[in-house]
Order: sequence, then structure tokens, then C-alpha cells
Amino acid sequence: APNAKPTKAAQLNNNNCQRERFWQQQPDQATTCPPDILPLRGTVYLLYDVNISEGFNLRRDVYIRLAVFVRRLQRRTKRFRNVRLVLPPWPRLYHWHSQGLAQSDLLWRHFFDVESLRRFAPVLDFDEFVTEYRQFGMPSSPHVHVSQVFRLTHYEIMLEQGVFRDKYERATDAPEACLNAKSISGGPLLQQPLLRHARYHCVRFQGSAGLLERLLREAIHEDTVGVADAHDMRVYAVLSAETLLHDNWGDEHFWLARRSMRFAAPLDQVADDFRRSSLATTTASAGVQRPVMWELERQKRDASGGNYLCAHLRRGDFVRSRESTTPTLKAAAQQLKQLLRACNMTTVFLASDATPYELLELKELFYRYRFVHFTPESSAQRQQLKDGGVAIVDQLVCSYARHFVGTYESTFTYRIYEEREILGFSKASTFNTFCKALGGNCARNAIWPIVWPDEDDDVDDDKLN
Ligand SMILES: C[C@@H]1O[C@H](OP(=O)(O)OP(=O)(O)OC[C@H]2O[C@@H](n3cnc4c(=O)[nH]c(N)nc43)[C@H](O)[C@@H]2O)[C@@H](O)[C@H](O)[C@@H]1O
Repeated sequence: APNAKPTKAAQLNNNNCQRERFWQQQPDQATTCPPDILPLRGTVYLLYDVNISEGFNLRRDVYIRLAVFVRRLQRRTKRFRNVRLVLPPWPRLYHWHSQGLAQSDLLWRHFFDVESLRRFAPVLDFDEFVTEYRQFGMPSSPHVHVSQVFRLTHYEIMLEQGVFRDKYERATDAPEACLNAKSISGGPLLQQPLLRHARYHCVRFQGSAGLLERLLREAIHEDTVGVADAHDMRVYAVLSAETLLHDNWGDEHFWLARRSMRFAAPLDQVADDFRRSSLATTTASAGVQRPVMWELERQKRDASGGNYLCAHLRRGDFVRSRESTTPTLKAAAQQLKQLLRACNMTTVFLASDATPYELLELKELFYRYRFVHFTPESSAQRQQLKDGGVAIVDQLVCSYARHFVGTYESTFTYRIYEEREILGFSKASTFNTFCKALGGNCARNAIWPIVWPDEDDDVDDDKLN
């Protein structure tokens, strides 16, 4: 009968079919799914979290470690064909000082273009994961059940007879802070009260993300011994994921993942508008490449940039904890003026976490120049961007500058270097570092240039086994 309620099985099958189409990115192919479509069985959801004290830009790097790992896992091994990396909601970070903004539990799509991430690796924003879990797993359960949680911690001694070996072990004799699940973050797993976990392990871990494959296989094996449907859905979580190293730092896979990290369109728009109105710069006039999709980017080194110098001057905790390498405001201004003269420019854009008082002081030091700084134009815009979004706008404005200088050992600066590498600037205009004092012989940041895939290389040549 046409109005009969679909059976539970048919409903589930249809759900599975819709999910399959979602992942194949063919949403419009058919209005109804064939009834005999195979459900997406054996999905493994990998949740992860990063130590609460880590900042935004290190977290971006940890994402790349996991995205490269999960993409490779999915492409290479049948068991993990349906692996999904779940993006951890952003907790309120230590550096997000502004009051009166809703700054905890932010989804990744607030900052990043998740569809773009998804074209590199199978990732889900947290709410998408919960929806999938409910639809295809346990529709009636109020909680999401994580089978096993692995909290990573370092070995006390890293070298064995002078050799660094990749290894891990479940630790029963680790410090209390690791062993005690309750002390993870002083709250629920990933700060998400709806997550419930069964087994919790403290794991000494040393090595790259690739080593997680063995850990996951062991966990799946333990969970499926004697279970009727060994290919049921599974959820695992890795905590303190910053412990993982890159499988191969700076190779073409790293850079594909990095290029797929496009910012959310509304943030891009704010940066675009600001560059146009305050710095008379557009994508075209800066001669940078920004095709709609990152897959269309090509090797390039001739971007000219807008007619301004950008400085990322890290203050805040750096002033105290990195006193020996962080310049005073006066020393920073001296170095910038020297650069302005050398580049024959009169405008400086400053990205900084400086206090309003420090900004005023800096502005005075540039009285003969044009000193530009981004602040949201209204309280509504501040509410929309939040502290994390304002920082991204700063990074985007610096990425389009003719010349850039950043702060020693700041991951915020490193992400700007990377963005400029993708946009096509010369290395000389990008990899520059403030010294403690003008004319000093100082340590500089490392230069890690972009690696483009060979035109003939198939970077997706991983084989299923
Ligand atoms: C050594 C480590 O350095 C790490 O900092 P570092 O790598 O610079 O970079 P991040 O880890 O991103 O942390 C710095 C945070 O401070 C704010 N911030 C820094 N510079 C700017 C800027 O130019 N504009 C705006 N709007 N905001 C800025 C922003 O919230 C950013 O995420 C710290 O996270 C760690 O706690 C530790 O101190």
C-alpha cells in the first residue's frame, strides 16, 4: 500500500544508502535508493582530542597528522574502508580572552571549510557524527558509546641505546594524571557530556600517527572476539593526540592536507573586504592564486602581494616565557621601519595579540607611516568572528602582503608561512623572523618550503589490501 509505514529494516537500508551517497558525494544521483544496496558496514569512527593547554595553530598541525593517517588507512586497507575522523569541538582556548562571546564547543565549520577538508580525508564535524551515529547506530540511546579510549603519554626515556624507535605500550604504572580517566580534562570526554566510554587505557606512545593502525586493529580485535556481527560500527577515541608525530613531515601528503584546510567562507569574506577597503588589495591585484577548489592550485612563485608589509608580532605569554627572543615594542618597530625603507613601502599591517595599550604605543612609534590593524567593525561582527575568527582574518591579511615578518617559534607565524607558500610568494618575502634587537645576529625560524605533487605522480596510488 502506498501509504504504509516503511518497515524498520527498509528505513535502515534507506538510511545506509543515503549515507553511502553522502560519502560518495553524489547526493543528486537518484531520488530513491535501490532496496538491495549494501549498508556501509564496519564503520570505524576515530575521535581525538588535544591537551587543553595547546593553542589553535598547533591543533591545526595535529589535525594534519591525523588526516594524512586516516586518508591513507582508508585507501590502503579494506578493514578501514569506512573509517571516519571526527573533528573535536573547539573548547574555549587559553588565548581566547574576550568576554561575552560564546567561545566554547565551536564546530570546525565555524573556522574551516569542512567540505574542502572532506575532499582530502573522510572527516565529520562533531554534530554530523552524532547524527550519523543516531541514524545508523543506536537511534534510541541518549548517549554515544565509545568502545575504548586511549590517552597517549610520552615515554620517560625516548632513546634506546641512542636509537629512537617507534613503539607503544599500555601503561599500568604511568603517572596518576594519565591513569585516572577522571583527570583527563576535569570533565567529560572531549568536554561532550553525551559521550560515554567503556574501557580507558593510558598508553605510552612514541612515533608517528601511522602506528595508530596497530593500536586500532588490536582494539577492534578485542571488541569483536565472540561478537556475532564483527563488522558492526565502532567508536574509538585518542586523547593527547599532539603526542603523535607526522608520518612524513612536509611531504606532498602533508601539503595536500594543508592545502585542503581552507578557511570558512564568511571569514574569507571578512578578510577580503578588509584588504580591499583598508589596504587597496584584491586577489587579482596581489597576483596570488586562489582557485575555488584547492585541487586546482598549481606550483607558482610569482605572487606580488598588496602594497603593504605585514608583521606578526606575538606578545602575550611570549613576552614572559620567551623573553630572550621576543623583541620589545621599540625594537620591533625599529626592525619594521628598516624593512619598510628597504621595500620602499609606507604601510604596515600589524597582526598581534598585543594589549590595546601596547597597540597604542606601537602606533605612536609609526607616526610617519600608515599603521593598520584589524578590529571587528561592530559588536555583531565580533560575535560572529569570535577571538579565533579575528586571528584567522589577521592571518589571511598577512598572507597577501608583499613582505612578511613573523615571530620566532610561533605556530601562528608558521601557518602564515604555509599559506603564503600555497598562494605563490617567493621564499625571500615570506620566511622572515623578528630578532630580539635590530642588527642582532639572531636565530631564525626554519624554512619548510611547499612540496607540490609531481604532475605525473598519482598521490592516491595506495592500494587496498
Ligand atoms: C610556545 C607556545 O606558543 C603557542 O603560541 P603560538 O605558537 O604563537 O600560536 P597559537 O598556538 O595559535 O596561540 C596563540 C594564540 O594567541 C592569539 N594570537 C596570537 N597572535 C595573534 C595575532 O596576531 N592576532 C590575533 N588576533 N590573535 C593572535 C590567537 O588566539 C592564537 O591562536 C601557545 O599556544 C602555547 O601556549 C605556547 O605558549
